[in-house]
Amino acid sequence: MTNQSAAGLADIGVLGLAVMGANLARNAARKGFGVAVFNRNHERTEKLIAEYGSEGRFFPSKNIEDFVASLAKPRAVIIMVKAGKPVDDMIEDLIAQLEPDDIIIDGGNSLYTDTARRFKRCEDANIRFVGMGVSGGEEGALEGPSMMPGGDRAAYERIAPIVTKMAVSVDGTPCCTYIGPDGAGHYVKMVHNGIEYADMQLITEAYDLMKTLYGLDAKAMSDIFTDWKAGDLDSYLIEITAAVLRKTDSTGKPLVDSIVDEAEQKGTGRWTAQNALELGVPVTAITEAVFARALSGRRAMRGEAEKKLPHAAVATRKPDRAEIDAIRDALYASKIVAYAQGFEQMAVASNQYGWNLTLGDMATIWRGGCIIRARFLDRIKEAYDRDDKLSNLLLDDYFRDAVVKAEDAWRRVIVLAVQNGVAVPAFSSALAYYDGLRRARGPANLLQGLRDYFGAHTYRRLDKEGSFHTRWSQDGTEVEA
Ligand SMILES: NC(=O)C1=CN([C@@H]2O[C@H](COP(=O)(O)OP(=O)(O)OC[C@H]3O[C@@H](n4cnc5c(N)ncnc54)[C@H](OP(=O)(O)O)[C@@H]3O)[C@@H](O)[C@H]2O)C=CC1
Ligand SMILES: O=C(CO)[C@H](O)[C@H](O)COP(=O)(O)O
Repeated sequence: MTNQSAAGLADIGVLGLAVMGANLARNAARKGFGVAVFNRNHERTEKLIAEYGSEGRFFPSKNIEDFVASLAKPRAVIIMVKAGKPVDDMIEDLIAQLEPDDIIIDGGNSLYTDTARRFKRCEDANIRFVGMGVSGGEEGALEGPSMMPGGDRAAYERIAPIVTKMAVSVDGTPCCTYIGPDGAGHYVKMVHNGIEYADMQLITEAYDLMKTLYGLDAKAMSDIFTDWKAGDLDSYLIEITAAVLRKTDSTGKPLVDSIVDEAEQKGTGRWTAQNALELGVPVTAITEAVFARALSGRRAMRGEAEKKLPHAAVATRKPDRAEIDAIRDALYASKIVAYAQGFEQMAVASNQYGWNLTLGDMATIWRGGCIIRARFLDRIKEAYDRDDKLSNLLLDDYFRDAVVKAEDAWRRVIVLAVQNGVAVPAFSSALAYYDGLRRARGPANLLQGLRDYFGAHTYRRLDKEGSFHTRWSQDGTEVEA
C-alpha cells in the first residue's frame, strides 16, 4: 500500500480536519503520500488546501462518496473526529461506501470498549478496523506523533509503511508499533493520558510549593524548571512548563498569574482511573490527579471555604538551593511511582483482557512524539530489557536506587507542605503508595478482622491453611468456614 497515487488515487484518507486531522494529513502529504481529505464542514477542507495544498498531493472532497472514490484500493481511512458518537456516525457512513478488505483507522481518543465494539461492527461488515491512539497534539501530529495502533493485525501490517513513516523516530526506531487486539491501542493511549494527568499534577504541585512556601515568581520558577530539564526530569512537559511560566501577557505580567485556576478534562484520565478501580490496581497518582482537577473546578466553593476555613498565613521561606533541589527530588520520586502504577495497570489489563502487551514497547514508542516524551522513558525501556516480566518498575535496580536516594527529600517536602497547608495530593499519595508497597506485612489483618466481625466475611490465617470465622457475638470460638 504505497504511492499508488501515481495512478491518480490517494494512498490514505483523513476524515476530520480539525487540529489533529489537518496536521496528520499534512504530515502524510509531506512524507510523499497522496492524501484524500474530507471534513463534514467543507470550509475546513478548503482552508487546509488553501494554506497547505502546496505541501504535497492532496485529494480534497466535498462528500464522502467522492472521498472514498479518490482512494486507491484496498482503501485506508483515518477517522480523526470528536470522540464518541461522531466516530460511530462516520464509521456507518464509511461502511456504506467501502468494500470488503478496506480499512478504517480510528485515530481519536476513543474509549477502548467502544473500539472493541466498533471492531466487531466492522468485522460484521467485512471491513477491517484499527483503533489507533495518537499522541503529540498539534505539533506532534504534524512533525511526527507517537502512534499506538491496535485491532486487526493484518490490517495494521498493510498501513504500517505509511503510519510508521508518519510517526516520529527515536534512535532510528519509529514511535509506532502494533499494540494488541481489539481495543488495546486505545487502552494504551488512555493510560498514556492518565500518566500525562499525573505528571502534570505533580508539576503543578511543585509549582505551588515554590510559589506558596518560597514566594518565587513565575520567571524564577521558569528558570528552575529549565535547570531541571537538564537533569533526570528532562521531558517535554518540564520544557513547556518553563515556557508557560516565562510567558508574559500584553500587560507585561506573567500570563500564568491571570489564567483561571480551573482545570478542564475531556475524559481519558477519568477513564484510566475508572478502569484501575475495576481492575483493582492501585493507581493512586493518576486518580488523585483526576480528583485534583475536579476540586479545581469547585472554584466558588473554594472561595467560600478560604474565608470559613482559614489557615495561618504561610511564612515565606528563603528559597534556599537545597530546599528547591528537595522539591525536584520529590517530583522525580513521585513521577517514578506514577509511571510504575500506570505500567502495572497495563500489565494487569493485558492479563485480564488477553492482549499480550509488551510493556517495553510502550516505553519505546513513548520516547518521542507524545506529550509524556521524556529521557526517563529510556530508563523504563532499559528496565524491561533487563526483565520483561518485571512486576513493578520500583523493583528495578535503577528506579529502586532513584527513589531510595530521593526518599529523605520526598518526606521533608511533604512534611513541609502538610505543616503549611499546601495541598500536594499526588506527591503524598505517591509516597503513601511507596510506603504501603515496601511493607511485606501491612495492617489489613485488622481490616479482615473487622469484616469478619460485622459480616462473617471470613479471614485466612498465617499459621494454617483455610478460611475461618470467629463467632464474635456468640461464644467467641473460631470455626473453619
Ligand atoms: N487536540 C489534541 O491535542 C488531541 C486530540 N486527540 C483526539 O483526536 C480527535 C480529534 O481531535 P481534534 O483535532 O482536537 O478535534 P475535535 O475533537 O475538536 O473534533 C473536531 C472534529 O470533529 C468533527 N466532528 C465533530 N462532530 C462531528 C459529527 N457529528 N460528524 C462528523 N464530524 C464531526 C469536526 O467536524 P466539523 O468541522 O464539521 O465540526 C472536526 O473535524 C479527538 O478524538 C481527540 O480527542 C488526540 C490527541 C491529541
Ligand atoms: O490526547 C491528548 C494528548 O495526549 C489530548 O491533548 C487530550 O485531549 C488531553 O486531555 P484533557 O483535555 O483531558 O486534558
